[in-house]
Amino acid sequence: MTVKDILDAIQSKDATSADFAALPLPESYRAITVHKDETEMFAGLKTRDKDPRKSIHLDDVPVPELGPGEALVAVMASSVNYNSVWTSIFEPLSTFGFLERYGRTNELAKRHDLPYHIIGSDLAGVVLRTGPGVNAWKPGDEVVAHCLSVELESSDGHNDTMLDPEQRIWGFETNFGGLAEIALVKSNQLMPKPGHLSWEEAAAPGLVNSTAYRQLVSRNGAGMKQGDNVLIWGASGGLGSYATQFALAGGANPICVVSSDQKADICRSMGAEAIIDRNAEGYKFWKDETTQDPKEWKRFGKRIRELTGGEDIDIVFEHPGRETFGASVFVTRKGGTITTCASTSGYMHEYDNRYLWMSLKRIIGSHFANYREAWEANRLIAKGKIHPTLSKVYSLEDTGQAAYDVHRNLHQGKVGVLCLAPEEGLGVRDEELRAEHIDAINRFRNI
Ligand SMILES: C/C=C/C(=O)SCCNC(=O)CCNC(=O)[C@H](O)C(C)(C)COP(=O)(O)OP(=O)(O)OC[C@H]1O[C@@H](n2cnc3c(N)ncnc32)[C@H](O)[C@@H]1OP(=O)(O)O
Ligand SMILES: NC(=O)C1=CN([C@@H]2O[C@H](COP(=O)(O)OP(=O)(O)OC[C@H]3O[C@@H](n4cnc5c(N)ncnc54)[C@H](OP(=O)(O)O)[C@@H]3O)[C@@H](O)[C@H]2O)C=CC1
Repeated sequence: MTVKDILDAIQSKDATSADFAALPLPESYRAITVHKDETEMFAGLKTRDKDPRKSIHLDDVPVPELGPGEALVAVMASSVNYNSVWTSIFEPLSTFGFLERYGRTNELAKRHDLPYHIIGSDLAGVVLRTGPGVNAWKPGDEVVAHCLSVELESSDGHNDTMLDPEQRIWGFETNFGGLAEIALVKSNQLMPKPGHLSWEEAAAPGLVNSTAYRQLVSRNGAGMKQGDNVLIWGASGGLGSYATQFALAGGANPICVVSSDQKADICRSMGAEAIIDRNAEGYKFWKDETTQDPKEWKRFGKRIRELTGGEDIDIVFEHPGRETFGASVFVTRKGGTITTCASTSGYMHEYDNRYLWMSLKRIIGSHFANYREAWEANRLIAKGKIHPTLSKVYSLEDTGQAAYDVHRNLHQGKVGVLCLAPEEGLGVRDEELRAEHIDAINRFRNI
């Protein structure tokens, strides 16, 4: 038995759940990994020079044991998230520490503590096996998986599952991630695959769409409302391309920051009108490595006022971090909100606190999405209200290059990876809904 037999079953039109359940599991499968004995390979290099193509491997690995409440999924497609870039350059720390820590929690979790880390936090595919106690899903179900792994044994996470003390991001802080032919997830991560999308389109939004939903829309994040001026950094990138859609769909006014004409055009084609090309306008918020330039914050704020008819920002959708955070705090209006989920350019932020407290602004930390938020975000994709922003698709063999593109900011929107799917465009079940939204679905393709 090989993964080829699994693929044949998925592609045959008449395989039943019983057929999938009867398929023997293969002994091994191909997976994208980083290796524990290579975590020092980039020591001494600048972040920019750490090359994911050198650290990312395609290995044959054994199928992990299936535990209670879990599912093994045949992965048709996955996508590259920035967390896989972090893993592959071993910054800000090696993810093997997460696997070791998880492995110490209980006997079954020991499976995760291996000398290789199978990475990836998105998937679209087909359920192969479910563990004891799983009733909602069965072999043959077409699914996507969100990346929230929680134990929920502590009451801390019972109102908001992101607050579970054992909260982990699957494929980053756990092993057996989605950039592989088979993945292991907790069954509560599973959600129905949107029928109007191909495998690679369905695999693209998961992580970033859910994150943007919590950070911007949910009451746990900024709680955006109609008419809000929302400053979106990297508005055509992974997170930003969904934040821009949420702002537009929710009646807000996105002020999109991008770094090229091409990216400005993409934002315009999504329906945004207020766009700032940070490259063309040459903002330099830092005079040198340790000194910011408040005059540049002011110039940036003036430009925003030009675009909004004199208004300031209600919500900043932050993730670049150190480079932009001082400016983000400054341009926010009195009583406004800066919501942050990342620090791509550096996590030791500096801002002038007078502009925060005197103007009663708030900074909100946000991370992925709870179970319900991830479900709601997927529901919006399934209904064709929010669309995937897939630009380019790579083969599993070329995942290193895909991660390199994202690391070097050479990509647009989301970058997909075909795992078991032999080609793009497969897996569409609802042609009618697809036809209705085909332009929006293809907006980011091949640019
Ligand atoms: C969905 C996608 C998401 C993304 O892409 S996000 C971007 C990628 N992710 C990242 O860059 C984050 C990577 N993770 C990290 O950098 C680290 O993971 C953290 C900084 C988040 C946490 O670091 P750690 O060292 O794991 O934290 P500790 O183990 O919780 O704390 C260290 C020690 O400090 C003690 N401590 C914690 N809080 C307190 C407190 N309030 N008062 C006193 N001590 C405290 C702990 O107990 C522990 O101690 P003891 O070392 O002895 O075990
Ligand atoms: N906590 C969480 O749950 C999550 C955190 N993240 C984190 O968020 C960050 C962004 O992820 P994602 O959107 O997928 O990544 P992408 O690289 O796809 O997009 C980020 C965009 O930000 C812009 N950008 C990058 N650096 C800077 C800078 N120095 N100044 C201003 N703009 C910048 C770029 O757009 P342009 O060049 O056009 O301006 C880039 O396209 C990563 O660090 C990631 O790890 C992501 C998802 C979830």
